[in-house]
Amino acid sequence: MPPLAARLRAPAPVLPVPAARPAARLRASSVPHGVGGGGVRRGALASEKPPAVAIAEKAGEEEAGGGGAGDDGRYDAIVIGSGIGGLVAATQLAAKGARVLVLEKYLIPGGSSGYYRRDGFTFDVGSSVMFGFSDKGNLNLITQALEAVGRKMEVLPDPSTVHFHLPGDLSVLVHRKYEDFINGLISKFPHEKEGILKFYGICWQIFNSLNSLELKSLEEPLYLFGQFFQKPLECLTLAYYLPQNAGDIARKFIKDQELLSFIDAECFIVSTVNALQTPMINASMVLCDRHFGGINYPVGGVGGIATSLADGLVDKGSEIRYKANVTNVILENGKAVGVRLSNGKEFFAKTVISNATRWDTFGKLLKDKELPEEEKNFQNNYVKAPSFLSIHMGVKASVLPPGTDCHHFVLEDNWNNLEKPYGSIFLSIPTVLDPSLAPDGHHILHIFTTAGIEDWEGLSRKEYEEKKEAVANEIIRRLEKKLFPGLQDSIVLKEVSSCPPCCDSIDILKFNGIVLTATTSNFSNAKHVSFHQVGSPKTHRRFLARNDGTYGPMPRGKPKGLLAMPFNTTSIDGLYCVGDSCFPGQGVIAVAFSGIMCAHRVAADIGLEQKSPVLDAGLLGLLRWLRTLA
Ligand SMILES: NC(=O)c1ccc[n+]([C@@H]2O[C@H](COP(=O)([O-])OP(=O)(O)OC[C@H]3O[C@@H](n4cnc5c(N)ncnc54)[C@H](O)[C@@H]3O)[C@@H](O)[C@H]2O)c1
Ligand SMILES: CC(C)=CCC/C(C)=C/C=C/C(C)=C/C=C/C(C)=C/C=C/C=C(C)/C=C/C=C(C)/C=C/C=C(\C)CCC=C(C)C
Repeated sequence: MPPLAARLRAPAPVLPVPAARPAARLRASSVPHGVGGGGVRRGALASEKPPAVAIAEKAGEEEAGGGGAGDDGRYDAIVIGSGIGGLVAATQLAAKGARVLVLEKYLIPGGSSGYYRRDGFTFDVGSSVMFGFSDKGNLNLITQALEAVGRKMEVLPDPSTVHFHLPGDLSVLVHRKYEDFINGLISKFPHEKEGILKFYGICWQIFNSLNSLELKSLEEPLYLFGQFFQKPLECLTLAYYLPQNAGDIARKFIKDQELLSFIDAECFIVSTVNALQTPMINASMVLCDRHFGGINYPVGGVGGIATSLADGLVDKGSEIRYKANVTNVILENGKAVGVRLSNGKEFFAKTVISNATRWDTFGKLLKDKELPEEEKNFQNNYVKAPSFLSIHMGVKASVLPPGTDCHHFVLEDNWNNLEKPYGSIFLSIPTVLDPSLAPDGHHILHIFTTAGIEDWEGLSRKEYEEKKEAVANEIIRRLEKKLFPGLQDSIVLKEVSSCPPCCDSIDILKFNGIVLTATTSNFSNAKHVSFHQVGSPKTHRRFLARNDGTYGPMPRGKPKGLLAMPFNTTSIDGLYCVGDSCFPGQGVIAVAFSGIMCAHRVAADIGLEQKSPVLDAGLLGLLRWLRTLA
């Protein structure tokens, strides 16, 4: 491995703008001064710190950073994809002494937790609501993952998690302090005081049980039995609630339909389904961690988490390569032994970990192999959740009233629209917490709403562009009506341009004083870059390499809690999955847990952790059987 100092750093991913579009840049003269900005020191991203990218082997080939394979030319593990799930698995393994190679299709790490910058704005690609990022307890998995590779990020405590704006003018602010939240909720539903306390009380019971455990692989019997021995009550509590859903438990104590709908909305924002379909353990995790550790935003933006993990991985002697599009998992006598890239290059390892979704892993990377029974079972139980339509904007700070909260969830008139495409609106304004993400006098608005890919297929370029524009305008209009009068008026100029011939979906929307998101338009060779103000499900499919742009798996019907959710091992020897199509599902902290579990199981299998083959066979068989009951 070359000495650290000698490694080249990739350019910071401020994506270049094609020369033909200078007008789209935000001109300094159009930026008012004096509002926002300046108060917080710039964090990992804003300080121009690039991700751990090094040596570009040859122009047009993947870029690499970090160490190398063992003497036999093999790595201990190859990780396909550098989403938070993949990076946590990789860094945990590297911290245990494994030689890991991460192969990422895109230019920077992070997947849906990535970022991009444009003219002084730093945009989070996905959610800005960060669980698991506190300095206490056992569930601060993001903090722990960074610590494992010697990284720590400065965070800004969010005084609230989300402000709900719901039908019937029901407005609920989820304060950081539990008492403030619960008293506020009780004041809206005084007749349900007892039920509210009981439901959220059970959430705490589950959360406290989770928080008392050392979290490692539930597929590793020595650890699991050890935890049962040390914390029998807590483990039994978790085992009891594992097959249950939040909506059923809420209904035991609560009768008020509007309150039950509120609990649906509480679950929907983290699971994209209602409470009856949301596993109780997952609901408890998020409904309590937001008060226990609180929601904390990393200074400089969410993208700093992935870049810090990638840097830490390289420091531990492992390697990450970008623009490395894995097209096949190589099998030898039924065992996964390596991967092949789109450029034909092959890499070999003792184990292969896929951070692509299970649909992509088994449908694309192993396309010649018949779908294993276990995966059929998964696909019978889970479908792809819809994708998102997302809008990133920079706005004049004066558009927001003073004291505006950071995160909002808007469902205007009708509870029945909760789960419908475009029915509800998610809004994050991370500059409320970290003004360094935007030029002085500006805020970032990241708006998103659920949208299915089917709605966006089969359109001509013109129809597609018009549809994106129309849908975005309508969402902005709804937000203007509900929250921010004048939002639409601040958009004084809008232009839509067509894209270079190599791109299939490129719009430039130019707003005067507002603005702009940028995305590479051809990320496999990164030749062209353009503005994308609106990301459709097709955009997410393309740039996040997620089947149909899905947000993650969601239960086909009413699940038995988490019982059917597969862990990390697969029916293919040597192949593991990590990320949101593994236990416990969607969410940055959830995929971080999946990464921790995966690394533990892989470490045991390659001899870096204790293992018992006899107990392994028993437990893995039992878990497989349990999944078939779901
Ligand atoms: N939309 C949001 O609001 C948002 C934002 C941030 C995070 N999240 C959460 O993050 C979760 C996803 O995290 P994750 O870790 O499972 O995955 P991810 O989708 O974030 O990352 C997967 C990574 O794998 C790469 N990849 C996929 N196929 C590849 C291939 N064949 N070759 C090389 N690279 C490949 C992708 O480019 C991507 O970087 C979601 O469930 C979601 O809850 C959501
Ligand atoms: C083995 C067996 C079978 C049994 C035994 C028993 C036991 C011991 C058990 C145990 C268990 C455990 C440990 C578990 C764990 C779990 C966990 C950790 C979980 C977690 C979860 C999490 C989650 C789900 C999360 C999620 C989140 C999310 C999704 C978020 C999102 C966000 C967003 C979207 C934002 C919103 C925004 C606005 C509103 C603006």
